[in-house]
This record gives sequence, structure tokens and C-alpha cells, in this order.
Amino acid sequence: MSSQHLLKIVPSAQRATLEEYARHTREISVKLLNAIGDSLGLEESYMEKMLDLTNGHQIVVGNRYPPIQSSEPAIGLPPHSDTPLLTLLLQHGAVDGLEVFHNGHYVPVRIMPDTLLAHAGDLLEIVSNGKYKSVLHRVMLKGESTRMSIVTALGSSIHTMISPAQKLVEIAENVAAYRSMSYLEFVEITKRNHAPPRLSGIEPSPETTRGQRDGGRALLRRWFGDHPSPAAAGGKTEQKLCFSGAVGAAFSGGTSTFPHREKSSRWVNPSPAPPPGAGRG
Ligand SMILES: O=C(O)CCC(=O)C(=O)O
Ligand SMILES: [Fe+2]
Repeated sequence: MSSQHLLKIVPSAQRATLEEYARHTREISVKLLNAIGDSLGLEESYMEKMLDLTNGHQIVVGNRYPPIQSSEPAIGLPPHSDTPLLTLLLQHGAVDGLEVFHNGHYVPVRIMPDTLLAHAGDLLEIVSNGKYKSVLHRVMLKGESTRMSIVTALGSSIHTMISPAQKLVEIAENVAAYRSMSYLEFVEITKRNHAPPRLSGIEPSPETTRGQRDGGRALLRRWFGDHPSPAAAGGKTEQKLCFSGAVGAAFSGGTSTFPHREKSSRWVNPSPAPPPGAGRG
């Protein structure tokens, strides 16, 4: 991994630290994904091998949620699920706010010091043929202090075909719950629909659906998009894509801060070359 993948917003003094953080969290994510593969009865290191995690795309995002003025809770980040395979979330400091959707309502996730929280993402739900559900979550702000979190998410390499593991399809009497597509195609479809397709497992209220759609849009723009986007909380939540890259698959490092990411902040120089019809050059 080289510092060319670090976006310019990262001050040079912090680059080494961020690179080290990205390296360690990548290793932890790969181990967890392999363990998840084991738990599903897949062959050893299935996730690492089949999803080409050595070339997997990793992003690191810093979120800063400023204090809210009103006594009413405010949305810091609208409901969404994370697109890649696995998210590791570090909630920094002492300001809670994360909530996950469980059994029909949002449940607060209290901060546990020095703890990484793992979220299953959309791609993991696909690969596991729905056994691991992608987690719908949001951030609600209730207090007068600044909340900070650091998110790192690992996906496959962007041209890897994502499909339910064959063994799990056989166990499910040859029913694949999701069709096969490349990670890139998944992102493209999601962007075109302006929302991550909710994969399965929950029956959200219309309000949740709306929030999820908006949240998904904000997230996708932040992570993959090329449009300026008003972030959550009236545009006040500050989110910085600090790092995005992978060994062998680079992300353009020209820009910078969500929500004012410029057009040049797109997938570039993917390796290997995109398959025909992949939609981007
Ligand atoms: O700040 C948090 O706890 C959650 C952040 C999050 O869900 C995200 O950045 O995708
Ligand atoms: Fe998230």
C-alpha cells in the first residue's frame, strides 16, 4: 500500500498513522471475513480467495458530528446500510449516537472504549446468500458535545463478481437469493436507483424507507459519488474520506472533502482493466 492512495486532506504528519490504521483494520477485516466464511461452512479462506481481498477496495472515513442546538434529537446520519463487505467502526470519545435497526426499531449502540464494532455490509449479505444481514443503521444526535467516529470498510476488488457462495446456494435447494454482479455494477445500480437496494430481512415503515433512501443516497455520494451532496443534519455533519485505495486498485487521490467532492474523485486506474460494459473508463 502506498501513500499515493491517501487523499490530500490528510496532513502529512498523520499519513503514516492513517496508513498503519488502514493496514491493521484491513488485516482484522480479512480475518473476520474468513471466520465468517468458516461459520458458514465454506472452505478455508474462501472469502479472501473468492473475493480477491488482497486487491480489495478499502475506504476510511472520519465523521464529525457537531453539537446540536435544539433539545430534540437530530439526525446525524440518516438510515443506511453500508455497501461493502464489512465495516469496522471506531466510536471515538464519549458521545453516543449510533443506532441499529433490530426487530422493528432502532436500538442504541453504546460506546465501548477501545472497541471496534463490525457491521455486515450489502456485499456480505449477497455472498452469504442472505445468512448475514446487512445492518440498517443511523446516527441520532442528542447532546451538546461533538461526536466523532472513524469508519473503515472493506470490499472486494471492484471487478470481482459478487454472488452467493455456490455451497450456500446448494444448501438452499439451489435458490440464489441474489444475482451475480460485479462490485462496480452493484455500485452503479445502487447509484442509478438513488438508493442501495434493500436486500432483505426487514420491513421498514414508509418513514424508514424514505430515510433509508435519502441516507443511502448521501452515503453513496460520499463513498462513490461525484455529486455535491448536502450531508445529514442540515449539511452540518462533516465527513471526510481520508483514505481510499487498495493494493492494485487505486482510487483517484485528487480530492477531498465530502460533501464537496469534485468530479475527478472517481474510480481510476483499476487493475485489471474493466470488463466490457463495466460502465467506466
Ligand atoms: O458515526 C457512526 O457511528 C456511524 C457512521 C456510519 O454509519 C458510516 O459512516 O457509514
Ligand atoms: Fe454506516
